[in-house]
Amino acid sequence: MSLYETADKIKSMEIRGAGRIARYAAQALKEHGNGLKPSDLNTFQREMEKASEVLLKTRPTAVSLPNAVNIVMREVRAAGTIEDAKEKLTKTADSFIEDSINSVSKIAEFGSRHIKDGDTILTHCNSEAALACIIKAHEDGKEIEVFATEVRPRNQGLITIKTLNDAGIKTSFIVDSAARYYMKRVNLAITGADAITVNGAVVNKIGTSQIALCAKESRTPLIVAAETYKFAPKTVSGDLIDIEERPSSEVLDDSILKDLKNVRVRNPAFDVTPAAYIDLIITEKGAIPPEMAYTIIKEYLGWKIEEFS
Ligand SMILES: O=P(O)(O)OC[C@H]1O[C@H](OP(=O)(O)O)[C@H](O)[C@@H]1O
Repeated sequence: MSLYETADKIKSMEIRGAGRIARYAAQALKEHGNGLKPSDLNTFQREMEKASEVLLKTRPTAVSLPNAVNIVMREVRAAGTIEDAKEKLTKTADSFIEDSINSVSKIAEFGSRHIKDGDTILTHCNSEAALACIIKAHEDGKEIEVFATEVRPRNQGLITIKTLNDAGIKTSFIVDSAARYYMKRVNLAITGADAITVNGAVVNKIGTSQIALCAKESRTPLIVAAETYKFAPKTVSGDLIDIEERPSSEVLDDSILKDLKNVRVRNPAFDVTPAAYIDLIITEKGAIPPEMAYTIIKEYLGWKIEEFS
């Protein structure tokens, strides 16, 4: 698949989920770079910067995408020859993809420790990291039940219930607005993350913050499962996470909307849940309170402070 095909598929959400987007971006950069026949190193680096821009423009919120691109491009920028650049590009992209997959397994291991026998868990959207924790707990023999939301307008909940069904986990499928109704029966909520800011706020699928609010109201703990590359370095210097607003046609058919002259459809894909609503973030380095987000960005992502701005 060409870099442009990957970019199109990320934009249309055929490739979706913060972790998958990051892995596909790393793979696309690797294949694109190895296919280039540049005359000199500068030309190669310039072409790779252009390719990065194409990927970065696809979806603005999941910080896993710019983090993956930066991890790979740091090596390309630092290379001394074209051969060196291509070698480093291949090595870094491959190791990013491998680390990403291993991180999800580690998160599953750490996250499942927070799931008890008899738990009823609510999950929102379709998060590979969150589902990995739930499936691991089930594989460890814990008797659990899951409530999974529909996730309008893109219905990612359908992917979630299929995965849970195939894993043999008892699941109830509910509309998004039924989350508060069922929260009293739920004793743990687990979601993924698209971005985590320096102050521990979690940006995730629209509706997550409403779920967090009702979880807090009913004293149900909320756990977020997220790899360290979902922490947003630029929030250290005050940048806000850009919340993607997707086309109105995802929510309401254009044929209906065209007659409603005073109506505008709003379709934000994500919302922000403040740290105060989150009990724990499970990363591949271990479980941390959201207040430790800065440490993750500084110690584990390995960005130098100048790269934050
Ligand atoms: O990386 P994993 O845990 O799979 O997913 C993390 C998050 O990415 C998804 O975004 P979208 O559906 O691509 O908009 C969801 O918001 C999900 O919670």
